[in-house]
Amino acid sequence: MAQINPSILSADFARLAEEARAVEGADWLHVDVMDNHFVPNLTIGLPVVESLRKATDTPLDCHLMIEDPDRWAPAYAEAGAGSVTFHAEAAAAPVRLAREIRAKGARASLALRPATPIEPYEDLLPELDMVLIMTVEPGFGGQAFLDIMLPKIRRTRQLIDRHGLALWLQVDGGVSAATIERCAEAGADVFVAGSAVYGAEDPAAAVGALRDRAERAAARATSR
Ligand SMILES: O=C(CO)[C@@H](O)[C@H](O)COP(=O)(O)O
Repeated sequence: MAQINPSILSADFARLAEEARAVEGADWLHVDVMDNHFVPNLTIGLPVVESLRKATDTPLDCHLMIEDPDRWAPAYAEAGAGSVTFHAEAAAAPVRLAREIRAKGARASLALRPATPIEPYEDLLPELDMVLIMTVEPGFGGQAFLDIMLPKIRRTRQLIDRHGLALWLQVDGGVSAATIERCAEAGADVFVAGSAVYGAEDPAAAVGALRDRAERAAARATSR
C-alpha cells in the first residue's frame, strides 16, 4: 500500500502543531532536519521533534540532512521519531548507525543524494528498513522533480526484491499529482510531498488524492 508523508518543510513553522494535525490521515509526518552544512539551509532540530511528538499521533519520519549523523541520529529516535533517515554521503559507519537506531526502537533508513548510486550499498540493505531516493538536490521544498532519478528507483526496487527484503522505498522532492504515478510505477511505495500537500487548499484531501494515484499506478505496473 502506498504511504504518503507530508513534509513539514512546506508548512507554516509558526503554526507547526496545527499544520501537523491538518494532515492526520497521512501515514507519517516527514520532518526535514537541515544543519546548513550538509545542505545550504537551516531548519529544526531535536527540541522541535520532541514537541511535535506530543502534538500529533501521526508517526514522525525524520530525514536528517546533517553532517555527523553518527553522533546525532540515535537522539532523534530517543526524541520520538518512528523512522530516522541518515545520508549515505554523511555517515561514517552506516551499519553501526542503522543498528543503533533500530536498537532504540525506530526504523533505520538510508538516503541517497541524486548523484549517489545505490549499488555500493547493496550489501547493507538487510540492515535497513527503508531507502530514500532524493528526487531533487536536498535543501529546499518546491523544486522540480528530477525524472533522471527514475532508473535509480527502478534499480533499487529490483535489488530489494532480488534479496527478498521487505524494505520500503521512499522518494522525496517534487512529488505531486503530476509525478507520483511515475514514481509508483518505478517501484517507490513511500512518497514525501511538501508543496503538493501544504500548498493545497485542503491538505488532508491532497494526501488522499496522492495515495489514490500512487495505488492505481502501482496496480497498473504489477498487472503488466
Ligand atoms: O527533503 C526535502 C528537500 O530537501 C523535501 O522533503 C522537500 O521538503 C519536499 O518538498 P516538495 O519538493 O515536495 O515541495
